[in-house]
Amino acid sequence: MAAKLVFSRPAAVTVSRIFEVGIQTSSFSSTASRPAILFQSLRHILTCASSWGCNGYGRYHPRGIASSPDCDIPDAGSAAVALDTRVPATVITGFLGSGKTTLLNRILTAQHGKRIAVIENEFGEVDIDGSLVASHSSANEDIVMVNNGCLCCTVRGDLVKMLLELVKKKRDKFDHIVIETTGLAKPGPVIETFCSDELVSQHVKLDGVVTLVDSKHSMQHLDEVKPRFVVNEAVEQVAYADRIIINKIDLVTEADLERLTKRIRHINGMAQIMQAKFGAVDMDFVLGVGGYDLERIESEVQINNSNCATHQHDIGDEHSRGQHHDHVHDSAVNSVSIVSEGTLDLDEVDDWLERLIEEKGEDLYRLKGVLSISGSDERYILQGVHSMLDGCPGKSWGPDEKRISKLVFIGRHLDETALRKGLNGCLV
Ligand SMILES: Nc1nc2c(ncn2[C@@H]2O[C@H](COP(=O)(O)OP(=O)(O)OP(=O)(O)O)[C@@H](O)[C@H]2O)c(=O)[nH]1
Repeated sequence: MAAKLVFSRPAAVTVSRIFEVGIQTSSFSSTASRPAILFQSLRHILTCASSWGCNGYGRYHPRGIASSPDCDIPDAGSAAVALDTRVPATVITGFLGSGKTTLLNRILTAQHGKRIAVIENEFGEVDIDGSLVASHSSANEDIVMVNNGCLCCTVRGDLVKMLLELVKKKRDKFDHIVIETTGLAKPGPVIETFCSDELVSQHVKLDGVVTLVDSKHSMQHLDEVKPRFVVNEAVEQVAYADRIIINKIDLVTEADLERLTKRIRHINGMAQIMQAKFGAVDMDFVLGVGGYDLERIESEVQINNSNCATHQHDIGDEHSRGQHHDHVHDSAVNSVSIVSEGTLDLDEVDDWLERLIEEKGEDLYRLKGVLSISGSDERYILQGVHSMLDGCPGKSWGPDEKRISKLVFIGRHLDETALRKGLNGCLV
């Protein structure tokens, strides 16, 4: 079943084994550079999206191009616009030993009715996890690909090739792609692959980032102080997550769990969290998450405001009043939620967001929000990853409904006061 392939690649990365799917990959592209700022003005999105519906990525344009009246997209009546046939992809991340492979094996053996293609990414020449998964994987249609090297740095070009090859040659053989990253991977560049690579975003949509957290050891990794300019991978993995599984709860006490949950919530106030032993969670929690679906943003923002036991940001709380409250732990990466009552001027919001992503795009990991725009009866739904923003009109406001804008940011060195001031400055 397995084909062996030898790649010419940097020293630490030598052999790749590919199961079932043979992909010829010979060159590697470095992904050190960030994509250019891709900003589409809200006014443009509002005008276009209302005529062709929310169907996700592939419509980021530099502001200049965005003023094109025909919106530079397929015509509103075409089936491609109405139906999103892209294959969903889940990224599993988490620190070394946190339980990623254990979860992956559950996904491959559970009865969820989905045929799964797996892209696995490990360091080192001997691919232990790959063999594990292969032996567990009973269904013939499971496709397992293994690639040595770190997806987040040297081989993002390979990820693009693998994804495209999969959809080109095997699209009818699977319903969902799962990518297991190495424990030391930074998820940011992997996520950006789905948003910024035009071909990938045409065929594959990021369903969600699932982060495994080892209850026993993760606190020490999260608290580890890194040298300047060195990223703490454990923190990043939590920050980018749509779903967080606090795993190995059999190894810790309730008090440990509570402390860890608070710490995680401080970093990421958006993600849904679940505790587990040996990655045993409901498959709905990890597959079909729709973490980047604009249609789900509003409920996500609300779910997380109401579910957040340790870091509430409801309207009228200390954050919205601009006061400080006890944070569990000081960290460069954290979540900030801001709410603002009233309606916002579209052009002001446009300018503010454009400035924000120009200045802070690198540090802005995730952004989700619901905005109340002056002159519009509909909510405006927004989401972003670094300098890429996506948005569309949402549900209409009720006649007596209070118009409240709500934005949640996750990022490094976020200035909560400045963010609040920025949003409030857009009020009419
Ligand atoms: N006690 C306990 N052990 C667990 C649990 N989940 C996983 N393990 C064990 O932890 C070890 C590491 O699990 P893996 O699933 O390989 O973790 P991983 O994140 O894929 O590890 P790396 O690939 O090294 O990053 C294995 O021995 C698992 O059986 C759990 O909930 N409780």
